[in-house]
Amino acid sequence: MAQNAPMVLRLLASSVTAANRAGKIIRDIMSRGDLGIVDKGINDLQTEADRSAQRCIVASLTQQYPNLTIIGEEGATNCEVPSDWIVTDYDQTVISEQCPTEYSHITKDDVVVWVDPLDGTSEYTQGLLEHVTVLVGLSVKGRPIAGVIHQPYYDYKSGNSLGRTIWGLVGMGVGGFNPQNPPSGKLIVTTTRSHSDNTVQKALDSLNPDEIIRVGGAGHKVLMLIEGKAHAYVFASKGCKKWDTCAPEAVLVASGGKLTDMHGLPYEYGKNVQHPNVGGVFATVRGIDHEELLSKIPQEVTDKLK
Ligand SMILES: Nc1ncnc2c1ncn2[C@@H]1O[C@H](COP(=O)(O)O)[C@@H](O)[C@H]1OP(=O)(O)O
Ligand SMILES: [Mg+2]
Ligand SMILES: [Mg+2]
Ligand SMILES: [Mg+2]
Repeated sequence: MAQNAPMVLRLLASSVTAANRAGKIIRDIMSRGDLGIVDKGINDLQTEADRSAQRCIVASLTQQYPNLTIIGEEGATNCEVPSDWIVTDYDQTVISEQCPTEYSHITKDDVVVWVDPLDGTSEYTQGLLEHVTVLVGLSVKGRPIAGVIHQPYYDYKSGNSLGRTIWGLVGMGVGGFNPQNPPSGKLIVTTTRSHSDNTVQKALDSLNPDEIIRVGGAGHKVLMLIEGKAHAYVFASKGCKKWDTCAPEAVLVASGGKLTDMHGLPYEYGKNVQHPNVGGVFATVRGIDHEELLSKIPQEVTDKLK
Protein backbone atom coordinates (compact mmCIF):
# COMPACT_ATOMS: atom_id res chain seq x y z
CA MET A 1 0.00 0.00 0.00
CA ALA A 2 1.68 3.23 -1.22
CA GLN A 3 0.64 5.29 1.80
CA ASN A 4 2.52 2.83 4.04
CA ALA A 5 5.73 3.14 2.05
CA PRO A 6 8.67 4.83 3.87
CA MET A 7 8.46 8.64 3.73
CA VAL A 8 11.67 8.92 1.68
CA LEU A 9 10.24 6.70 -1.07
CA ARG A 10 6.91 8.56 -1.04
CA LEU A 11 8.73 11.91 -1.18
CA LEU A 12 10.83 10.75 -4.16
CA ALA A 13 7.69 9.51 -5.94
CA SER A 14 5.97 12.86 -5.24
CA SER A 15 9.04 14.76 -6.46
CA VAL A 16 8.91 12.92 -9.80
CA THR A 17 5.29 13.92 -10.48
CA ALA A 18 5.91 17.49 -9.29
CA ALA A 19 8.97 17.83 -11.54
CA ASN A 20 6.97 16.49 -14.49
CA ARG A 21 4.25 19.09 -13.86
CA ALA A 22 6.87 21.85 -13.58
CA GLY A 23 8.31 20.72 -16.91
CA LYS A 24 4.94 21.26 -18.60
CA ILE A 25 4.77 24.78 -17.15
CA ILE A 26 8.26 25.47 -18.53
CA ARG A 27 7.17 24.30 -21.99
CA ASP A 28 3.89 26.26 -21.84
CA ILE A 29 5.66 29.52 -20.95
CA MET A 30 8.17 29.05 -23.77
CA SER A 31 5.28 28.37 -26.20
CA ARG A 32 3.58 31.59 -25.13
CA GLY A 33 6.86 33.39 -25.84
CA ASP A 34 6.80 35.85 -22.94
CA LEU A 35 9.68 34.71 -20.71
CA GLY A 36 9.52 37.61 -18.24
CA ILE A 37 13.31 37.71 -17.92
CA VAL A 38 14.78 39.29 -14.77
CA ASP A 39 18.51 39.87 -14.30
CA LYS A 40 19.50 38.66 -10.80
CA GLY A 41 23.13 39.63 -11.11
CA ILE A 42 26.14 39.01 -13.35
CA ASN A 43 25.14 36.44 -15.97
CA ASP A 44 22.40 35.20 -13.66
CA LEU A 45 18.99 35.36 -15.32
CA GLN A 46 15.58 34.30 -14.02
CA THR A 47 12.44 33.83 -16.11
CA GLU A 48 8.74 33.40 -15.42
CA ALA A 49 9.38 29.70 -16.07
CA ASP A 50 11.92 29.55 -13.19
CA ARG A 51 9.49 31.32 -10.87
CA SER A 52 6.39 29.34 -11.87
CA ALA A 53 8.10 25.95 -11.92
CA GLN A 54 9.34 26.53 -8.39
CA ARG A 55 5.89 27.59 -7.15
CA CYS A 56 4.42 24.41 -8.65
CA ILE A 57 6.98 22.11 -7.01
CA VAL A 58 6.96 23.82 -3.61
CA ALA A 59 3.14 23.99 -3.45
CA SER A 60 2.78 20.33 -4.49
CA LEU A 61 5.30 19.01 -1.95
CA THR A 62 4.12 21.31 0.86
CA GLN A 63 0.51 20.19 0.43
CA GLN A 64 1.55 16.53 0.86
CA TYR A 65 4.32 17.08 3.45
CA PRO A 66 3.42 20.15 5.58
CA ASN A 67 6.42 21.82 7.28
CA LEU A 68 8.89 19.98 5.05
CA THR A 69 12.09 22.06 4.67
CA ILE A 70 12.35 23.07 1.01
CA ILE A 71 15.06 25.44 -0.24
CA GLY A 72 14.51 26.71 -3.79
CA GLU A 73 16.79 28.75 -6.00
CA GLU A 74 14.20 31.45 -6.59
CA GLY A 75 13.53 32.12 -2.89
CA ALA A 76 10.35 32.01 -0.83
CA THR A 77 7.17 33.32 -2.45
CA ASN A 78 3.61 33.22 -1.16
CA CYS A 79 2.01 33.88 -4.51
CA GLU A 80 -1.20 32.09 -5.31
CA VAL A 81 -0.65 28.83 -7.20
CA PRO A 82 -3.26 27.72 -9.75
CA SER A 83 -4.92 24.53 -8.46
CA ASP A 84 -3.97 22.56 -11.58
CA TRP A 85 -0.28 23.20 -10.78
CA ILE A 86 -0.59 21.25 -7.53
CA VAL A 87 0.00 17.53 -8.06
CA THR A 88 -0.27 15.09 -5.18
CA ASP A 89 -0.04 11.69 -6.85
CA TYR A 90 2.95 9.34 -6.68
CA ASP A 91 4.99 8.21 -9.63
CA GLN A 92 3.86 4.58 -9.85
CA THR A 93 7.26 3.16 -10.85
CA VAL A 94 9.08 4.77 -7.94
CA ILE A 95 6.43 4.02 -5.32
CA SER A 96 6.50 0.33 -6.34
CA GLU A 97 10.25 0.04 -5.68
CA GLN A 98 11.62 -1.69 -2.58
CA CYS A 99 12.94 1.07 -0.31
CA PRO A 100 16.24 0.20 1.45
CA THR A 101 15.57 -0.48 5.15
CA GLU A 102 18.17 2.15 6.13
CA TYR A 103 15.59 4.83 5.25
CA SER A 104 12.64 3.23 7.08
CA HIS A 105 12.73 5.53 10.07
CA ILE A 106 13.63 8.79 8.33
CA THR A 107 11.16 11.54 9.17
CA LYS A 108 10.47 14.92 7.55
CA ASP A 109 12.67 16.59 10.19
CA ASP A 110 15.72 14.70 8.85
CA VAL A 111 15.10 15.87 5.28
CA VAL A 112 15.95 19.03 3.33
CA VAL A 113 14.65 19.32 -0.25
CA TRP A 114 16.80 21.40 -2.66
CA VAL A 115 14.90 22.66 -5.70
CA ASP A 116 16.36 24.11 -8.87
CA PRO A 117 13.13 24.66 -10.79
CA LEU A 118 14.92 25.40 -14.03
CA ASP A 119 18.60 24.55 -14.36
CA GLY A 120 20.15 26.00 -17.49
CA THR A 121 18.23 29.28 -17.54
CA SER A 122 20.86 30.89 -19.73
CA GLU A 123 20.42 28.16 -22.33
CA TYR A 124 16.60 28.29 -21.96
CA THR A 125 16.64 31.98 -22.90
CA GLN A 126 18.89 31.21 -25.88
CA GLY A 127 16.65 28.41 -27.13
CA LEU A 128 19.09 25.60 -26.28
CA LEU A 129 16.19 23.74 -24.74
CA GLU A 130 17.69 20.27 -24.47
CA HIS A 131 20.15 21.65 -21.85
CA VAL A 132 17.31 22.48 -19.45
CA THR A 133 16.51 20.29 -16.44
CA VAL A 134 14.28 20.50 -13.37
CA LEU A 135 16.16 19.38 -10.24
CA VAL A 136 14.67 18.13 -6.97
CA GLY A 137 17.23 16.79 -4.49
CA LEU A 138 16.51 15.10 -1.15
CA SER A 139 19.14 15.26 1.56
CA VAL A 140 18.92 13.27 4.79
CA LYS A 141 21.01 14.51 7.71
CA GLY A 142 23.01 16.57 5.21
CA ARG A 143 23.78 13.79 2.76
CA PRO A 144 22.28 13.78 -0.80
CA ILE A 145 20.41 10.48 -0.94
CA ALA A 146 17.76 10.93 -3.64
CA GLY A 147 17.23 13.05 -6.69
CA VAL A 148 15.04 13.80 -9.68
CA ILE A 149 16.41 15.20 -12.95
CA HIS A 150 13.53 16.02 -15.33
CA GLN A 151 14.23 17.08 -18.92
CA PRO A 152 11.23 19.04 -20.23
CA TYR A 153 12.66 19.01 -23.75
CA TYR A 154 14.20 15.55 -23.96
CA ASP A 155 14.17 14.44 -27.60
CA TYR A 156 11.65 17.21 -28.37
CA LYS A 157 12.97 17.65 -31.90
CA SER A 158 11.64 14.15 -32.65
CA GLY A 159 8.20 15.19 -31.40
CA ASN A 160 8.46 13.96 -27.78
CA SER A 161 6.21 16.38 -25.91
CA LEU A 162 6.47 14.97 -22.38
CA GLY A 163 10.20 15.13 -21.76
CA ARG A 164 11.98 12.52 -19.66
CA THR A 165 12.43 12.04 -15.91
CA ILE A 166 15.43 10.35 -14.32
CA TRP A 167 15.51 9.49 -10.63
CA GLY A 168 17.86 7.81 -8.18
CA LEU A 169 17.91 6.69 -4.55
CA VAL A 170 21.30 5.78 -3.09
CA GLY A 171 21.23 2.12 -2.13
CA MET A 172 18.17 1.38 -4.29
CA GLY A 173 19.32 2.41 -7.78
CA VAL A 174 18.21 4.64 -10.62
CA GLY A 175 15.38 4.77 -13.16
CA GLY A 176 14.07 6.54 -16.24
CA PHE A 177 17.14 6.00 -18.41
CA ASN A 178 19.58 3.40 -19.65
CA PRO A 179 22.94 3.73 -17.80
CA GLN A 180 25.94 3.60 -20.16
CA ASN A 181 29.71 3.59 -19.60
CA PRO A 182 31.83 6.18 -21.42
CA PRO A 183 34.39 4.95 -24.00
CA SER A 184 37.61 3.50 -22.51
CA GLY A 185 41.11 4.63 -23.41
CA LYS A 186 40.30 8.35 -23.54
CA LEU A 187 39.25 11.19 -21.26
CA ILE A 188 36.16 13.24 -22.11
CA VAL A 189 35.38 16.13 -19.76
CA THR A 190 32.17 18.16 -19.70
CA THR A 191 31.98 21.71 -18.39
CA THR A 192 30.13 25.01 -18.57
CA ARG A 193 29.30 26.78 -21.81
CA SER A 194 28.07 30.03 -20.27
CA HIS A 195 30.05 30.66 -17.05
CA SER A 196 33.68 30.05 -17.98
CA ASP A 197 36.74 32.03 -16.85
CA ASN A 198 40.54 31.61 -16.68
CA THR A 199 40.40 29.41 -13.60
CA VAL A 200 37.78 27.13 -15.14
CA GLN A 201 39.98 26.80 -18.23
CA LYS A 202 43.21 26.24 -16.24
CA ALA A 203 41.58 23.31 -14.43
CA LEU A 204 40.50 21.77 -17.73
CA ASP A 205 43.96 22.24 -19.30
CA SER A 206 45.61 20.50 -16.33
CA LEU A 207 43.63 17.31 -17.08
CA ASN A 208 44.80 17.25 -20.69
CA PRO A 209 41.49 15.74 -21.88
CA ASP A 210 40.98 14.17 -25.32
CA GLU A 211 37.72 16.08 -25.64
CA ILE A 212 35.86 18.89 -23.83
CA ILE A 213 32.08 19.08 -24.17
CA ARG A 214 30.68 22.50 -23.23
CA VAL A 215 26.97 22.38 -22.36
CA GLY A 216 24.62 24.23 -19.99
CA GLY A 217 23.24 23.03 -16.70
CA ALA A 218 24.58 20.96 -13.81
CA GLY A 219 21.78 18.41 -14.25
CA HIS A 220 22.48 18.09 -17.96
CA LYS A 221 26.19 17.51 -17.38
CA VAL A 222 25.63 14.79 -14.78
CA LEU A 223 23.26 13.10 -17.23
CA MET A 224 26.11 13.09 -19.75
CA LEU A 225 28.23 11.20 -17.21
CA ILE A 226 25.66 8.51 -16.39
CA GLU A 227 24.72 8.09 -20.06
CA GLY A 228 28.34 7.45 -21.05
CA LYS A 229 29.05 10.66 -22.97
CA ALA A 230 31.75 11.96 -20.62
CA HIS A 231 34.02 10.67 -17.83
CA ALA A 232 34.13 13.82 -15.63
CA TYR A 233 32.30 17.09 -15.02
CA VAL A 234 34.82 19.74 -13.99
CA PHE A 235 33.78 23.29 -13.03
CA ALA A 236 36.45 25.24 -11.17
CA SER A 237 34.10 28.07 -10.19
CA LYS A 238 32.01 29.15 -7.19
CA GLY A 239 29.00 29.67 -9.46
CA CYS A 240 27.04 26.50 -8.67
CA LYS A 241 24.82 26.34 -5.58
CA LYS A 242 23.50 23.48 -3.44
CA TRP A 243 20.28 23.32 -5.52
CA ASP A 244 22.40 22.78 -8.66
CA THR A 245 24.21 19.74 -7.26
CA CYS A 246 22.03 18.01 -4.64
CA ALA A 247 19.81 16.08 -7.07
CA PRO A 248 22.56 15.42 -9.64
CA GLU A 249 24.95 14.18 -6.94
CA ALA A 250 22.34 11.81 -5.50
CA VAL A 251 21.57 10.33 -8.93
CA LEU A 252 25.28 10.12 -9.79
CA VAL A 253 26.13 8.37 -6.50
CA ALA A 254 23.17 6.00 -6.96
CA SER A 255 24.78 5.18 -10.34
CA GLY A 256 28.18 4.47 -8.73
CA GLY A 257 29.79 7.85 -9.42
CA LYS A 258 31.14 10.55 -7.11
CA LEU A 259 30.91 14.33 -6.73
CA THR A 260 33.16 16.47 -4.52
CA ASP A 261 34.55 19.96 -4.49
CA MET A 262 37.92 20.62 -6.14
CA HIS A 263 39.67 19.80 -2.85
CA GLY A 264 38.10 16.36 -2.84
CA LEU A 265 35.74 17.24 0.01
CA PRO A 266 32.05 16.28 0.04
CA TYR A 267 29.30 18.90 0.03
CA GLU A 268 26.82 18.93 2.89
CA TYR A 269 23.16 19.72 2.15
CA GLY A 270 21.70 20.46 5.57
CA LYS A 271 19.33 23.43 6.00
CA ASN A 272 21.93 25.81 7.44
CA VAL A 273 24.76 25.30 4.94
CA GLN A 274 25.91 28.18 2.76
CA HIS A 275 24.30 28.01 -0.67
CA PRO A 276 27.30 28.64 -2.98
CA ASN A 277 29.51 25.62 -3.76
CA VAL A 278 32.65 27.66 -3.13
CA GLY A 279 34.90 24.67 -3.77
CA GLY A 280 33.72 24.17 -7.36
CA VAL A 281 32.39 20.91 -8.81
CA PHE A 282 34.40 17.77 -9.61
CA ALA A 283 32.31 14.76 -10.58
CA THR A 284 33.35 11.41 -12.06
CA VAL A 285 31.61 8.27 -13.25
CA ARG A 286 32.07 4.82 -11.77
CA GLY A 287 35.38 3.31 -12.86
CA ILE A 288 37.29 6.61 -12.89
CA ASP A 289 39.85 7.10 -10.11
CA HIS A 290 38.34 10.32 -8.72
CA GLU A 291 41.28 11.17 -6.45
CA GLU A 292 43.91 10.37 -9.07
CA LEU A 293 42.24 12.66 -11.64
CA LEU A 294 41.68 15.36 -9.01
CA SER A 295 45.38 15.28 -8.09
CA LYS A 296 46.16 16.82 -11.50
CA ILE A 297 44.40 20.08 -10.60
CA PRO A 298 47.11 22.68 -9.78
CA GLN A 299 47.19 24.53 -6.49
CA GLU A 300 46.82 27.89 -8.27
CA VAL A 301 43.30 26.68 -9.17
CA THR A 302 42.32 25.16 -5.82
CA ASP A 303 43.64 28.25 -4.00
CA LYS A 304 40.98 30.29 -5.82
CA LEU A 305 38.17 27.96 -4.61
CA LYS A 306 37.87 28.51 -0.88
N1 LIG B 1 28.19 32.34 -12.20
C1 LIG B 1 26.97 31.79 -12.06
N2 LIG B 1 25.91 32.56 -11.72
C2 LIG B 1 24.69 31.98 -11.58
N3 LIG B 1 24.41 30.67 -11.75
C3 LIG B 1 25.44 29.90 -12.08
C4 LIG B 1 26.76 30.41 -12.27
N4 LIG B 1 27.56 29.37 -12.62
C5 LIG B 1 26.77 28.27 -12.65
N5 LIG B 1 25.51 28.58 -12.32
C6 LIG B 1 24.38 27.66 -12.17
O1 LIG B 1 24.91 26.34 -12.26
C7 LIG B 1 24.44 25.73 -13.46
C8 LIG B 1 25.59 25.00 -14.08
O2 LIG B 1 26.47 25.97 -14.60
P1 LIG B 1 26.78 25.95 -16.17
O3 LIG B 1 25.47 25.84 -16.90
O4 LIG B 1 27.49 27.25 -16.41
O5 LIG B 1 27.66 24.75 -16.36
C9 LIG B 1 23.91 26.84 -14.32
O6 LIG B 1 22.92 26.32 -15.19
C10 LIG B 1 23.36 27.81 -13.30
O7 LIG B 1 22.12 27.29 -12.81
P2 LIG B 1 20.73 28.00 -13.21
O8 LIG B 1 20.63 27.95 -14.70
O9 LIG B 1 19.72 27.13 -12.50
O10 LIG B 1 20.77 29.39 -12.66
MG1 LIG C 1 19.73 30.58 -11.78
MG1 LIG D 1 20.93 25.70 -11.63
MG1 LIG E 1 17.88 27.44 -11.81
